[in-house]
Amino acid sequence: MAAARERNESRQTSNSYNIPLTAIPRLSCTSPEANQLIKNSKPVILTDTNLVASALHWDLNYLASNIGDGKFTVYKSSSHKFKYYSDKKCQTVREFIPPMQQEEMSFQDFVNLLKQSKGEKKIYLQQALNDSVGPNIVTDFIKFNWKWVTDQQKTNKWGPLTSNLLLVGMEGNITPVHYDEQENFFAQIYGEKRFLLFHPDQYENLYPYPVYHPHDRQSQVELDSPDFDRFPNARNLQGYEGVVKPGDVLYIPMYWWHQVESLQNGGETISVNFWYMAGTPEKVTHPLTAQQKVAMTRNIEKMILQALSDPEEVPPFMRMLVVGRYT
Ligand SMILES: CC1(C)c2ccccc2-c2ccc(C[C@@H](CC(=O)O)C(=O)C(=O)O)cc21
Ligand SMILES: [Zn+2]
Repeated sequence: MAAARERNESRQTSNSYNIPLTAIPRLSCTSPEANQLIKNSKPVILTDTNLVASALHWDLNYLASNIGDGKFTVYKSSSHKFKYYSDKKCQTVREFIPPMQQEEMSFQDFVNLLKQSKGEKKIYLQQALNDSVGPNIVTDFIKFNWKWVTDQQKTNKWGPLTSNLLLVGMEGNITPVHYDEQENFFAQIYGEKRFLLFHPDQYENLYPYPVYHPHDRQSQVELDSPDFDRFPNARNLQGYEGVVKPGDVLYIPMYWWHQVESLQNGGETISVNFWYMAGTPEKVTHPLTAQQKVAMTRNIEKMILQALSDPEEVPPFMRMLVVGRYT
C-alpha cells in the first residue's frame, strides 16, 4: 500500500483524492476495442454515438419552457454530497437520519431555486423521463439514437431498459461512491461530470453498508476523508477516472463502483442515464467473478436477516460466525 501511495505522489494525479487513478479509455463507438470493452464489462467513454444528439440543445431555460408543468423530484442536501438512501429501509436502522430531503416541484421552481441558492443549499433534480413531459421534449426523446442503444442491448444480451433518469445537478454536487445492479449507459447533455470508477473486486477496500441498511449499495468510505482506522483497506484503493462532456456516453458496467461529481465552478449539469436489467447470469464457474461474489454476499445477508428477522441481531451473529473461525 505504501507503494501505491508513493506511485500516486510521484505521478501527481490531478485528483484531490489520494487514490491511484487510471484514465477511463475514450473511444469512438465505431471502434472494435470500444465494443470489446463493453462485451467484457469494462468501462469506456464512447464518442460518436449520437445517443442524445437530439437533446444537445437542452439547457435550463429550454427545459423550463418545454418540459411541461409536471412535478419533479428535487433532492436538497445540507452538504454537497447526495448519498442515496432507500426510504423503505429507513425503519430497519433506528437511529438513521436521512442525509437529504426530497421535494416535488415544477421545473421552473427548480430553476428559480437554482439561480437564487448559489452556493449554500445544494439541490439535485432527478426524475424518470415519462410521457408527462411537453411535446418538444417527447420529440427530442424519440429522436435519441435508439437503434444504436438497442443494438448494444441485444449484442450484450442485457435485459430490458428499466428507466431513463433525467438528472439536473448544481455545480459541485457529488454522488458518493456506490454501485447499481443494472447496466448503465450514462449520456451527458450539458456541462461536464467527473467519474471515479472502481472494479467490483475493490469490494474489500470500499466496505459497503449492510444490505438491510438504507445506504445499501453505498460505500461507508468517504473518498475525500477516508477513516483508515475503521476502513484500513481503503489505503489500497485503485480506480479509474474520466470526465464526460456533452455528447459523451460512459458505459458503467453493473456492480462497478462509481462516484460522480459536477465540476466545481462548472455550472449546472444535465444528464440522462439508460439503465438496463442484467442479462441471464452466466452459470457459476470457478473462480467466481467479483460480480458473482458481490451478488452472493447480498443473497447471504438477505437470508441471514430473514432468519434472524431483527437487524440488530445480524452484527453479533456475523461476529459469532466469523471471528476466530474465519479470521
Ligand atoms: C443522487 C441522485 C440524484 C439520487 C438521489 C436519491 C435517490 C437516487 C439518486 C440517484 C440515482 C442516480 C443518479 C445518477 C448517477 C449519479 C450522478 O450522475 O450524480 C448514477 O449514479 C447513475 O446513473 O448510476 C443520481 C442520483
Ligand atoms: Zn449509480
